[in-house]
Amino acid sequence: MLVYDVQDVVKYYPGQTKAANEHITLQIQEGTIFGILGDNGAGKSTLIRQMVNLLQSTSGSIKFYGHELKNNPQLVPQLVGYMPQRYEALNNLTVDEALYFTAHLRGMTRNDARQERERLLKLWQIEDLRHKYSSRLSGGQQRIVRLAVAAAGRLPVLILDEPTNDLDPLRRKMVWDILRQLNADSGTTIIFITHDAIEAEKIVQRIAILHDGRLLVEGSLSELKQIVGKKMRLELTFTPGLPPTLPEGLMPYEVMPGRWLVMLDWEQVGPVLSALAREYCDDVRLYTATLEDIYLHYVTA
Ligand SMILES: Nc1ncnc2c1ncn2[C@@H]1O[C@H](COP(=O)(O)OP(=O)(O)OP(=O)(O)O)[C@@H](O)[C@H]1O
Repeated sequence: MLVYDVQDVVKYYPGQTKAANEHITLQIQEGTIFGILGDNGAGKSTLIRQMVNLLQSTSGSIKFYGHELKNNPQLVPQLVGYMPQRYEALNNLTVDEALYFTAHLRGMTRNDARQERERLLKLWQIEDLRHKYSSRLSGGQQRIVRLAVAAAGRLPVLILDEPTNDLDPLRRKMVWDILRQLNADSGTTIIFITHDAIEAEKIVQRIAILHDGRLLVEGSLSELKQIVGKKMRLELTFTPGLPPTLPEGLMPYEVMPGRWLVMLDWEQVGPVLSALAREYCDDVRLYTATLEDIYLHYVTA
């Protein structure tokens, strides 16, 4: 079943002559983990806000479970747990209250809502924060609480605007693990925005890449990898200051001092490795193309 059917959507903010996004057409099937990638200002949050009916599109249509969203404003609150970038509404509630009231308002009985609160506190590892006001939490703690609130009441769709921003590596892993599990156990449709292509790759099933308000490509991870071809990603760590010795025509990209990245066709791998000055080469890693490579391929093309 289709959860979202977005057709030719355009958004101009009032007074703006440039569209924040234009001619966006995409479909999201039920049970999918769908990642929206794009650089700053690409139009990701605008699109998400249109999809949760917080912004009216200038033109185009968004159908949600087959119903025109703008004519059925009750659907999103009933079916979508949405986590915006910022959310001041929780500031005057303790974590306990935020979880309990959200679950209760989403239709759980008082008793079920209490159990849901306990389950979420444990699952998201925030039991020690339960009596604190959201406004008194660190940025990362607030994000975890907002994620738990979005998931309260077990709605069938989760829409998350940058779920792992501000989080340390352990908590980022926890978030992706919980989301993957939620999708596997309950078939929850999960739609999220991220800048982090490397992490998104661990969980995402389908991807849309936005740039400058336009949808550059949409597809499954394997479809997009095929478009980048059978390219291999070679990462080299060299003594800083010494660029790697590569056959002519290859342009390595210095990711950070001493760390180089070069995309190769399969047949080039052998000659390139043989030509390397081994005495200056501290590390060599060879991968198939990653989601980050796909992203860079589209956004820098
Ligand atoms: N309220 C607004 N009024 C006018 N222009 C806006 C408004 N909100 C966003 N924009 C513009 O619309 C474009 C898309 O913004 P949007 O926030 O959707 O991008 P984004 O991809 O989510 O960016 P980021 O990754 O930086 O959060 C940008 O050019 C932005 O300046």
